Amino acid sequence: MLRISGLRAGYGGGTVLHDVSLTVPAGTVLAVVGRNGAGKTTLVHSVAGLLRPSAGVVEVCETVTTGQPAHRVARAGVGLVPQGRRVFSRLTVAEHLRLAAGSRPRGRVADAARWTVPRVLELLPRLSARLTHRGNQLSGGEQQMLAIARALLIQPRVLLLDEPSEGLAPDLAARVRELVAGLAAGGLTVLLVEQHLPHALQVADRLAVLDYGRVVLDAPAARVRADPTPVEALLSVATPDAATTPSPADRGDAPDRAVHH
Ligand SMILES: Nc1ncnc2c1ncn2[C@@H]1O[C@H](COP(=O)(O)OP(=O)(O)OP(=O)(O)O)[C@@H](O)[C@H]1O
Repeated sequence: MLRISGLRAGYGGGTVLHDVSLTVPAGTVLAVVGRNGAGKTTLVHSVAGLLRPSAGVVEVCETVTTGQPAHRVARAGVGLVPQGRRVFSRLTVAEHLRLAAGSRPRGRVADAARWTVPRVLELLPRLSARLTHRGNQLSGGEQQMLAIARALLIQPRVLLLDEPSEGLAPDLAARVRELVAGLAAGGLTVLLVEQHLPHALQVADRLAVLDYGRVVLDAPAARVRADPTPVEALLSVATPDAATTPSPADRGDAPDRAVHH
């Protein structure tokens, strides 16, 4: 399980996340949605240890990881599938997998439950045919599968995925959502950042909306599926172009009103 309490984080003295509290029980998917710049990646980086929060607590299965560097957070069981995949262009698929498998923490995961390279390739068969290809020779979908494989090989208890469908063809994006749902069904705790509300709702057990760094809605996905209108209003889905997103001054206190509609 992942518990985030009162998290505050930002850059260079400026605050982006304000008092963010979210809980993700084991075996469930929390989808985090929000407009461009709402703070979704900042949240993921704060949990993953890539950004040091200025206040609050992050707990991974009862272990407090707040403020620890990324390698320690990974060792505590947090796998990250970063925005933009971040695979190494010069390394082959096999080299990526070997590196990730070599850095896996020992002793925490029972052998039967351990992610090994063969088990990961069974889950992601597309990668098997690409083992000798370098990162820059892979399609976007293959890079995404590799990023997921790499995260699984650190034996995560919590998996963070930052817009894994970004830039993928619809069938591949659907495959990624299927994978995420399957991993949660297998017991993983999943925090999924997703831009597209209908896609988030397909896979989420719970949905949180971030707006200007605050959680303005945190609800069971089933409830949002039954009436997505307030969340659509919060996300301004009719104006996907960031340039048309209203400024805080234009919006007044719209997020709170929208939540309670
Ligand atoms: N390294 C950084 N230094 C300074 N400000 C940053 C940095 N990274 C992000 N920000 C700012 O923090 C705010 C939140 O950005 P963040 O990337 O977390 O949003 P996001 O919700 O993930 O957006 P997107 O949907 O566009 O990925 C934005 O105003 C952004 O400009």
